[in-house]
Amino acid sequence: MAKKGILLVNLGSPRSTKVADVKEYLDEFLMDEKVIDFRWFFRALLVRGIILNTRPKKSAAAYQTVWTDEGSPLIFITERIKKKLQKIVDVPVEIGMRYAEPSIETGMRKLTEQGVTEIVLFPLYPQYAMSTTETVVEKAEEVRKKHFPEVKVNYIQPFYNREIYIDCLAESIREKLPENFDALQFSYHGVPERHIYKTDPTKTCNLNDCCSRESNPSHQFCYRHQCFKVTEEVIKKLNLPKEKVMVTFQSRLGNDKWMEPYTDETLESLGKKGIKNLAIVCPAFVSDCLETLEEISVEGKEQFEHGGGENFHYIPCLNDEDRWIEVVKTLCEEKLEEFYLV
Ligand SMILES: C=CC1=C(C)c2cc3[nH]c(cc4nc(cc5[nH]c(cc1n2)c(C)c5CCC(=O)O)C(CCC(=O)O)=C4C)c(C)c3C=C
Ligand SMILES: [Fe+2]
Ligand SMILES: [Fe+2]
Repeated sequence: MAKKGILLVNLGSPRSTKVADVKEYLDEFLMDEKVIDFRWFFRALLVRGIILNTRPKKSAAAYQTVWTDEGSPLIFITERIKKKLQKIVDVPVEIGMRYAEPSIETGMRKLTEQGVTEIVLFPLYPQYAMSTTETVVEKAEEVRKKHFPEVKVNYIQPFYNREIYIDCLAESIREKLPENFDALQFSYHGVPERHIYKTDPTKTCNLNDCCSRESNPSHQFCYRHQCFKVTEEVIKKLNLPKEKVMVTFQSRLGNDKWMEPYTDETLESLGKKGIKNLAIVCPAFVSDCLETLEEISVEGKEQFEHGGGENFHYIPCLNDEDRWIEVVKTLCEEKLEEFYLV
């Protein structure tokens, strides 16, 4: 009888905040062709010849501001999700990171050491992107074929449009929204526009109105559409007027054109438009991390205040909230069931 298990996969963090460790992590991350999608030579030229000369020092300083006694928030929060999930499911649960440790290989090994032969792998990203879901699946398949060829892996799909997830996110936001806010900003991690065109199998998305249209075959792989969809469904649940809501994209890197509008520029501009009390949420991340705790909560707050804003209220990610753990359980159990059907 096959034994089943769950592998929760997140992005990963450097092993410490030392510049050398951050450099090693950024090298693995940015040399991934799904993240910087240039041919090897040009990617190496950009990453190793330019970015890694300056970025690690800056990133290490940023990581130092969010690091705790438990280490990287992204890792220890993923650990907490695992521990809580393990209490309510009757199959082994492990974690694996796309970059650095504990790796996907480490997670799969831990599961196989417990006799697991069928793994439900959960990329912890609500929306599909080449630089997230796709690279996780590709890496996991590479690891499986090389080290665990006898193991079957069933992948959980992006869940941006699942009602259980939308309900959960909406409830979480509702609880944390301050009483008086002039606007609620949804800030999603950005991607270069080129990534969206590249992964559109229909070649119809023009990164414009088609992303917000109700039905279009390109939506399955359109990160931009999926961000809009989450926002739209959540504000419906919260009964918020559209005029009070904004969608922006954060964390751009390099000189490419990334999806707009940019979070930082928007934050700088809000005060002048009379938005003095701002609530902001980051639904591309299920766990708080450098990009939310530093880029938004610290830098973003400064940008908002610099532009004349007064009260900046960051709404944390779902992290290890019980209602979110229930959603993780349901999504995993659906995929576990599929093993019985084949
Ligand atoms: C070309 C570069 C990048 C793309 C494309 C990209 C997409 C992308 N990333 C996340 C989630 C996270 N990114 C995080 C950090 C981070 N991201 C990039 C670059 C790209 N991301 C860099 C260089 C870094 C490192 C930090 C820095 O120097 O700014 C993190 C946080 C990790 C942590 O340890 O806390 C997350 C999470 C998504 C969801 C995404 C595409 C949708
Ligand atoms: Fe990123
Ligand atoms: Fe689109």
